[in-house]
Order: sequence, then structure tokens, then C-alpha cells
Amino acid sequence: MAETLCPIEEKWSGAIASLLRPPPPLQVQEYFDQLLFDRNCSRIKVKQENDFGKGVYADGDFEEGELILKDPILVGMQHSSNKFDCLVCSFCFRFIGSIELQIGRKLYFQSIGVSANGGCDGETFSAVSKDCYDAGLSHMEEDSHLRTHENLENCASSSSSKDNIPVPKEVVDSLMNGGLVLPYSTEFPLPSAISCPGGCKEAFYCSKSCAEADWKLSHSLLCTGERSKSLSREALSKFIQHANGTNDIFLLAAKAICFTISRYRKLKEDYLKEQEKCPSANALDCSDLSLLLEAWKPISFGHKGRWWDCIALPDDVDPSDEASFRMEIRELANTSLQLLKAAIFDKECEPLFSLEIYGHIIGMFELNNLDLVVASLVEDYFLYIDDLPELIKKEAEIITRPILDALGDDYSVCCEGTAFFPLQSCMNHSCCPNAKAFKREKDIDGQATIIALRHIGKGEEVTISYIDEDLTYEERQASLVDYGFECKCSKCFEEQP
Ligand SMILES: C[S@@+](CC[C@H](N)C(=O)[O-])C[C@H]1O[C@@H](n2cnc3c(N)ncnc32)[C@H](O)[C@@H]1O
Repeated sequence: MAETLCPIEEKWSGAIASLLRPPPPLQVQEYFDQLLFDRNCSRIKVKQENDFGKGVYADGDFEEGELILKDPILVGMQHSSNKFDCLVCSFCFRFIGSIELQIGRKLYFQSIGVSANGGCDGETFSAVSKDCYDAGLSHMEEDSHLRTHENLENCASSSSSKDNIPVPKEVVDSLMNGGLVLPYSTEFPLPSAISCPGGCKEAFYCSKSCAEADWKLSHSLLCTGERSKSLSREALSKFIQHANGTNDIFLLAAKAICFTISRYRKLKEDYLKEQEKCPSANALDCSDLSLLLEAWKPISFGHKGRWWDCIALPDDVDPSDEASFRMEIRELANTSLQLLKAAIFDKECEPLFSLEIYGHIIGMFELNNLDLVVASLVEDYFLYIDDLPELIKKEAEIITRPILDALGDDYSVCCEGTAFFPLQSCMNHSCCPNAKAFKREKDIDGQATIIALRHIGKGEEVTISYIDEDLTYEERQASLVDYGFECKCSKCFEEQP
């Protein structure tokens, strides 16, 4: 595909090539050995043993059902449309607030025509009045009660979803402001929602430590609140609006860039402090580029490709239009990048603002395609009520049944998003996998959890299936186009025509 170079690409071609060069095998080994050590994963190894790059291998035996690894997120986000369904910590993605608040927000958004998985009846999250969104959370602020009520007056008058039986506005109001406590909801205690330290009303946390970690890692640059460290909050809002209106994967790419900038600034600060303490010591190579490469390291290990080259052609695009489709995708990424640049540009990290790097970051998410899922506590709550002994259940259902009817089929929507998990992203695919990503009841945050599907012996590669492995050979290969490869697992080898 013919591509014109942007000025940053011309100026920084060497630095960009260094950032995108696959790290040397020894560095890969050292990084993953350290990561596994930090995560207490003594029975697995990351090795580069077969034709398709890195893979995860058992370094001990695992039995069926045993936990193989838990993998915290490197960068992750809840889908914008899912924010209407679940209130979760913006850093670890566990449910926060209370069962009543979770349900109240959902009913409230339903009442203004915003529903699960569908955004706001054709509009996007950002298009919904900010005041309306605040209404779901503002009861947590000291002076909020009145505002909540006013917002509801203003916003909760639209019609509810067709099939659901709405509850009165006062019920929604009291669920959100703590006035109504549902039976047995104390069996499902949730951490209180902590506001963003930057003052935006979009990020909430389960703890101060999550708020601080997110702030340090990326949110300080992506916060739209008054203490934001972005260059322009207005430009940032435009970037976010564009991402919500087109593809929210741009928000994740922005997180990856901010994560790298924040790490770069910290490394530089430490380096300058060291220099001040000991000016005569001849430091190692600490040019801006070497610091940038170090800051980028955790992202450098991810399997990558340019987004517009690796994205599968959608079914509704005619193959003869492929070139113009890919050009359009590239243009879309460029528009997003220019908006992001206006909001958070950092001269010392300029190569990160090239389209080449932006395209590879988005491509990394596309090729690894790792879902972030946290099971719904609201679903657990209603299942608990359903399992109560008959008499007690009847009594509880006097209150819970109308609420369940109002929620309708959407009552059990999980927290859904996209994330990059450093270890899970090293796991290769097999159509007869020996492990799967599976959340147990106790796995209540966004970490990836990998469980053995059968006995796995020491030395065996641990594989998961990226697709439904029960499909036919042809269907499986077609599904794997989305991941950019033709499967060479033993099952495909046997079944290929
Ligand atoms: C999520 S990554 C897995 C880790 C990867 N091997 C690495 O080096 O980072 C997915 C990529 O690994 C390769 N891969 C994984 N499973 C494969 C398989 N069964 N057959 C062929 N290639 C596979 C493909 O290149 C795919 O795009």
C-alpha cells in the first residue's frame, strides 16, 4: 500500500525502527523470567521454541481445573457503551459502589434511552449530557443529593426500553442516593467508589491505591478534570469524542502512549536525580532515545502489525475495495492521532506520535484481541435471591421482582472491555487447547485467569483457543483471519484437506 510519510516519521525514522524492532531473544527471556518471578508463577516459562514466536510452556505438571496463571493488565479499558451497564474501578475493573447504585444507574440510563451494548439509541456515550451521566454517581459527593434530584428531574423523563416494565422515577432515585436498601444486598459488599484525583467525573476507583496507580501510569494525561496534566482539556475532549464516535480502541492506544510517556518522565527524573547526586559518575547511555526505549519496553514485547494492514476485511466490504478500505482505516487512525497529539504531545517522546507507532499499537490490540470480562455482581445478587428458601424468597421478591422486571434481559451484563495482558498475549492458539481463559467466582477483577482443561505435563506448551474450536476446519481458518494467521496446530494439520 503506497503511503506518504508524515514529518515525524521522516525526522524520527531511526528511532521508530528501534521502537518497532523485535527485542533480542535474551532480553525477551530476561523480561518474562522477571515477570513470572514477580507474579509467583514458578511452574510456567515463556520460551521461543516453535515457528510462531513466543509461547507459554509448563515447567511443572498441572491437573485439570488447576489455575495456571493470573495475569494483571498492562493497559486496559472498559468499553464506552458498557459504562452505562456497570460501574467498575477504572484501574482494576472490580465492581464498585453498591448493588443498589449499580442497578439504579442502569435503570436511570435505561430511562433516558441508553441501553446495554447499544450506546445511547444511536448516540455515543460522549453525546449523552454529562450532567445526566453525573447523576448516577453524584450522590457520592457531599453536596450531591440535590444535584442528583435535579438531574433526574431533567433527564429521567424519557421512555424506558420497550420490553421492560419501568419502576417509578423515585425508586430509581432512591436506589442511586442510598435511600432504598435492597434485601440481602449486604451479602454483596462493594468498595465505595473513589473519585478521580484529577476531578474528572468519568473515572472512579475501588481504592486510593488504584486511583494513584492509574493517575501515575496514564490517567494524569488523559483526565478531563481541572487537575489534568494534558496540554489542553478541550483538545482531549475532542479526541475522546472522536474515539467514542468511531472506535474506542483509540482510547486504549492513547493509554499505551500515556503509559510510555509517564514511564519516560519517571526514568528521566530518576536519571537526573542520580546525576545530581553523583555528577562525576559516567552514566550508561542515557540519551532521550535510550530512556524512551526503556519506557516502551513492556509494550515492545507485544506481537504487532500495522492496524490498517492486519485488520481483517469486514464481510460487507467488497474485496475489490480492499485498498480503499485500508486507506480509510489509516486516515481514521491519523485523524485520531492528530487529535491526541493536540491534547498530550511531548517533544521528548515525539516518535510516539508518528502514525507508524500509533498504527502498530492499535494493531497489537487487534492481533491479540484480548477481552476484559468481569462477571456481573448484579446477576450474582439476583441468583442469590432466586436461591433463597421459598418463604424468604417470596418476601424479598416483593421488592426485587419489579426491579428485575424493569432491568429486563440486560440485568446480567458483565463488565466488558479490551486489555493487553503481558503473559496471556504470549499464549499461542490451538484448536484442541489444553487451557482456557476462565473466571472463577473469586476472580472479581480484570486480571486474566488461565485454567488447565486437562492434565498438562512439564515441558508441554500451554495453549488456549482464540475461537470456537468446535467449528469445522474451514470455519476455524476463516475466524482466525481476524487474528492474522493460518492455524498450524495439530488438529488443523490432521484435518486440512
Ligand atoms: C497472541 S500472539 C501469541 C504469541 C506470539 N507467538 C508472540 O510471539 O508474541 C498471536 C500470534 O501468534 C501466532 N500464532 C499463535 N497461534 C498460532 C497457531 N496455532 N498457528 C500459527 N500461528 C500462531 C500468530 O502469528 C498470531 O498472530
